[in-house]
Amino acid sequence: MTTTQDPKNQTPEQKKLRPHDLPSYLDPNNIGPYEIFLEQVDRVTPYLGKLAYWVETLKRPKRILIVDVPIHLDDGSVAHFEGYRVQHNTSRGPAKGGVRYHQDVTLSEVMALSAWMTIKNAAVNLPYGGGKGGIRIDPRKYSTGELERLTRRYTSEIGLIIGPEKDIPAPDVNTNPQTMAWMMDTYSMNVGRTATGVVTGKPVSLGGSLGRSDATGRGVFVTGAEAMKKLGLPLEGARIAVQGFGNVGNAAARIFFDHGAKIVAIQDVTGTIHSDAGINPYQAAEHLAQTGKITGLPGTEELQREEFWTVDCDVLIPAALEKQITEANAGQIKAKLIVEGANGPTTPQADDILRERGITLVPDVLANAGGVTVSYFEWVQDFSSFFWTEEEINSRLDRIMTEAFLSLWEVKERHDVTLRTAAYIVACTRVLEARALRGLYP
Ligand SMILES: NC(=O)C1=CN([C@@H]2O[C@H](COP(=O)(O)OP(=O)(O)OC[C@H]3O[C@@H](n4cnc5c(N)ncnc54)[C@H](OP(=O)(O)O)[C@@H]3O)[C@@H](O)[C@H]2O)C=CC1
Ligand SMILES: O=C(O)CCC(=O)C(=O)O
Repeated sequence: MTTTQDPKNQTPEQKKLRPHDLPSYLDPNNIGPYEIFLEQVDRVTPYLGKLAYWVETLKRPKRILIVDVPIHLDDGSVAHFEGYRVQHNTSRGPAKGGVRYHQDVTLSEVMALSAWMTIKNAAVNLPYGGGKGGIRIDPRKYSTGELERLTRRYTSEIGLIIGPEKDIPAPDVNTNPQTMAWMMDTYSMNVGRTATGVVTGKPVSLGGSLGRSDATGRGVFVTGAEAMKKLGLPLEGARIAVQGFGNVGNAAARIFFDHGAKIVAIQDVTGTIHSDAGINPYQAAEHLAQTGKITGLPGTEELQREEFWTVDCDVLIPAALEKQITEANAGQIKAKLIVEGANGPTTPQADDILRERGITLVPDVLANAGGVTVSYFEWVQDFSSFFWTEEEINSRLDRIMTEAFLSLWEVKERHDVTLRTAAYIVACTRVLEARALRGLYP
């Protein structure tokens, strides 16, 4: 148990204490990605005024479900996988956030990802709390049939806590519109009605939204381009390096390229390619689809993995996984601007180095919020059964992302903090105001 009191009334002894006792289910010697989130909350607490009284509520997820997901493999044997759904906070609305399939998924990672969703949804003022799910599996090793059985069993197991008004999953790493179609179908069969609004990121023919597939990359572009204006960096000819060439990295690279920027490096799991003359991301995607790897694209040279961070570029877009920009490489980055397509790619220590070096960073909770913003549009469209044109979706998305960027930039300037701390100030204030108004009793 932990108790909180107004920080102003704390004794010097109390102030010295670590402000959060860890939940017992996390190993204090190896907390994992959730530690990054806890540190980010500690950094914002001094800016929360009286609302700091409620800050412990951000440090503890509201609800955690760990499920066993057994499936029949194609060879007739049975395999068991570990699945999670974490609802970090629901003070401002239903939980919302993606589902990740990856061999390195852990409870700590899903807790961190769900917490970042709370901050992201509040930072762009969507009427949601934060949630996230994951299954510890390397999906590349399993057939489509096995992945369908896995998804359906997982959906049934977490069916206890998801629903269009409770918690709405969506795609994340290694999940896609087909995964969402299976989730929607399984949930619908279990509740006895077609419930399109239970997940977003569905195929357009099943209640999905136009514009969702490129929305995260588009938001990375919109916020990145706004930051470039602030820094006086011209878009035309700007040199961009992208880590991760999946849903987010690919779309961001294409949209920057379409606006005259030059993609000088791309890295994915299979390797790193570089070209001073510029890489055509459409050709890179075609090459990846044909050969299964990014390397070997004509006109590019292959770099060692770590060399990616030292590439001469104006804008760096990490769009893969957490903890990529660390103390080890933050000092070598040449970019003037980093736009976080991925969730949690930069450690707090690397944040400090980048700030000292004068490198501007558009944080994940703002930069990659385009995806959940169009997910919100999809959910609204499903509820009203009235679907918008792609132009309407893109123009509403651009407006929300631009306004969020400009208002957070103003907070950053006013408090002389990083854009990440500015986003946390605004988001935590919104979440804790809701918490304080609702009180503790149901
Ligand atoms: N999809 C969405 O709408 C949103 C996603 N995000 C975040 O964006 C990030 C990427 O997600 P998304 O694009 O959907 O996922 P995808 O599965 O579509 O793509 C992930 C990409 O990252 C690459 N990758 C994985 N590990 C590494 C690594 N260690 N080094 C270099 N590249 C790596 C993968 O390479 P390979 O293909 O070779 O495995 C792939 O290109 C995640 O952090 C996710 O949480 C954030 C907001 C919304
Ligand atoms: O579209 C959504 O609901 C969530 C996407 C997501 O998982 C994220 O923003 O990290």
